[in-house]
Amino acid sequence: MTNKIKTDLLVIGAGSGGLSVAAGAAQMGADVTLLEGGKMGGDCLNYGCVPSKALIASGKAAHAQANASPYGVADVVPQVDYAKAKDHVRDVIAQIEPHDSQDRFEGLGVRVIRDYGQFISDTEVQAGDHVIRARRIIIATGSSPLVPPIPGLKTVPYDTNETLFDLRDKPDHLLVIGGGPVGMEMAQAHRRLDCKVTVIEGMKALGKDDPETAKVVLDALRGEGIDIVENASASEIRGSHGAIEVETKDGRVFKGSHLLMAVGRKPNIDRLNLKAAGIETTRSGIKVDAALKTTNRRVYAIGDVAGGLQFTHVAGYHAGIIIRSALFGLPAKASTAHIPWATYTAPELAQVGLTEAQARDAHGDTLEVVRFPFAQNDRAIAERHTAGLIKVMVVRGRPVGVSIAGAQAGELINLWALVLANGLKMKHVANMVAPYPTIGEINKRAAGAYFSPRLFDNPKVKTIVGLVQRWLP
Ligand SMILES: Cc1cc2nc3c(=O)[nH]c(=O)nc-3n(C[C@H](O)[C@H](O)[C@H](O)COP(=O)(O)OP(=O)(O)OC[C@H]3O[C@@H](n4cnc5c(N)ncnc54)[C@H](O)[C@@H]3O)c2cc1C
Ligand SMILES: NC(=O)c1ccc[n+]([C@@H]2O[C@H](COP(=O)([O-])OP(=O)(O)OC[C@H]3O[C@@H](n4cnc5c(N)ncnc54)[C@H](O)[C@@H]3O)[C@@H](O)[C@H]2O)c1
Repeated sequence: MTNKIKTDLLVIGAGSGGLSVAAGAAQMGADVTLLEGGKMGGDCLNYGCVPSKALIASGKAAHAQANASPYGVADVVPQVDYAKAKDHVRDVIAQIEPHDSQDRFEGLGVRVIRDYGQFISDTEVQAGDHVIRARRIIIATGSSPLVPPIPGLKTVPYDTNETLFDLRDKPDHLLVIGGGPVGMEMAQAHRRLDCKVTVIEGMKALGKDDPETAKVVLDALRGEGIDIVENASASEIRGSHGAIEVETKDGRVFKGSHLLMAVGRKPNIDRLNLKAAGIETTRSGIKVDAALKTTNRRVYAIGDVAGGLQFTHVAGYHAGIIIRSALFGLPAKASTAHIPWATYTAPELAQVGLTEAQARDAHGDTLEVVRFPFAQNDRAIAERHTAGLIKVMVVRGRPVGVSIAGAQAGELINLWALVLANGLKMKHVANMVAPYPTIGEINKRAAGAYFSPRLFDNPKVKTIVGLVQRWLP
């Protein structure tokens, strides 16, 4: 028998975006229904951010043991237990899981239905035996690993981010197809956990980032023994468990024991029957306007399925935008100019706003680029993390983009995310007093690098100082 439900807000998908909408809307008094066909918490908790950062932490622990001698502590060969590293990953997920759980959301007053939803009309969604009619519907169904039709791929065993964290036998030699953030983070974690690793990248590894800062990371990863092959598009795959071969378009063949596919994402739209609701799609996901509304004015799409930047914090940001609009009827537009991202390799790679090339295109000769190297930061020297730099793209005193490669780049970018989000200027960063010795001083030194030539190489300043000194008692 069909169970008919009427609700203010129907959220489809209980991942980063959907959970943020559901929690916010329920706590503000809306009647909220939440559908989840898979695991509560979505990709980020179960197959993405959380397990990847946990495995990176295992790699970091092993790397520290193997590289302690520069600090006066003997190097040891780390005894890596790959299965136990995966236990650590499970345990980290388990610690975070309650926050995203059905229990917690029911406690907040959300009606949680554990089934996949599909549109049956422009205002109704069916999930199992339930037919839900909603005033507003939010599609937050995320994305899945893209598995391209490379000849032979179907015949060999391979992993994606959805299976990798369940793998318990340590790969002897991991082949990674795709040198984006998934590929590079997992390549380094595995290398540090004593696997041979080859990354096969069709174009440029870390190609969405600034090439100068990306190079710092790629050099470091190569220095750790990861073979990163660029301009090498995988065109054929063959072999069997433990003996896999990837052939690239130029005829090179790479051999390994395991294969990780990390060539991007596809939006989760197949199950939704979008046509029934008049919702259009593009190549990258559901078509949305600046307010994240789909072509059905009662339906929004947020997070990965909306086809823009694919990050947990973007899904959370989208949630805030549509809560304003769906609950309060206030105008709200999503923007990308102030959205940061970070890749958690060591050194880390972070970006907010425009890269140098984008800023040059947008601002031409008015652009000034200031740089400051980690090698001149005392804390970085003390900790022997001197590889890296910060670049700030400045137009008439206002930063329009920041690229950082180096230790804690993901933390350092926070300040610039604040600066860009609020239209602050370089003088505001220069006014800040940063505690010594912190890596964060790099941010202030970048502002210093902007003002130094104006102050120190400026004949006017010299004349004024000369005059004032003559008059001072
Ligand atoms: C390996 C990896 C590492 C990552 N690391 C980071 C990181 O460090 N930082 C970062 O910001 N981002 C990271 N990301 C990206 C991040 O995971 C995603 O951007 C984020 O999870 C997107 O949130 P979402 O709400 O759009 O989708 P999801 O979190 O994927 O949630 C969508 C949910 O919808 C459910 N669903 C799908 N279809 C239906 C349906 N028809 N009915 C009901 N439910 C449905 C799914 O089961 C899923 O639970 C990483 C991604 C990967 C793959
Ligand atoms: N730290 C983070 O925030 C983090 C970490 C992981 C993932 N993510 C998110 O997940 C998204 C997906 O990551 P991803 O790394 O899977 O995708 P991606 O699109 O960023 O990178 C995929 C790479 O695969 C390459 N490629 C495609 N087909 C190929 C082929 N046949 N042979 C060789 N190379 C090929 C592409 O040139 C590209 O460089 C990211 O864009 C990001 O939004 C974020």
